Amino acid sequence: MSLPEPTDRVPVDVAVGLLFDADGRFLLCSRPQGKVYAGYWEFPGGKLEAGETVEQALRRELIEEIGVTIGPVEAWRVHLMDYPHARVRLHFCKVRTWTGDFEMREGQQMAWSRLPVQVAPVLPGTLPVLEWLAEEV
Ligand SMILES: Nc1nc2c([nH]c(=O)n2[C@H]2C[C@H](O)[C@@H](COP(=O)(O)OP(=O)(O)OP(=O)(O)O)O2)c(=O)[nH]1
Repeated sequence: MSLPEPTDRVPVDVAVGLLFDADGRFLLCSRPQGKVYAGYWEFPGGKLEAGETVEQALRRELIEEIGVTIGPVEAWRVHLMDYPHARVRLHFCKVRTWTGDFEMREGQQMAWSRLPVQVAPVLPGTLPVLEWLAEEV
């Protein structure tokens, strides 16, 4: 019996939010202790639960993780990433409005960022996003 190839693994869908403030900065958060890649920087978000759309998952995750209720969600890019721990399908969405005060409910750090970002290390599955953003300006 052979081990499954990485491409045989069923991807886990993940909703990810790029929150932009009025100055065009975007929010990065550090991954909490206890998760894979703890301390790495990423955009806030998380895995879809059964029956959820990307938008529903993103709304739920951002309330749970950073304490804000987001406004309109603009689907932007989808990116497949193979990690040793999982194969993930990342649904990156842009968000420009929200209500509530930021509260890092899992003990994360937050950083309003511009390119080139000043935080490190950045999660491998998040790095391409920084390149796409650089191409947009
Ligand atoms: N939130 C987020 N996840 C990312 C990004 N880039 C990237 O590769 N990922 C990966 C890391 C993880 O394998 C996966 C997200 O899963 P997670 O474990 O953080 O999600 P979750 O909050 O639902 O966690 P849990 O309920 O399982 O504790 O997506 C990103 O920019 N933001």
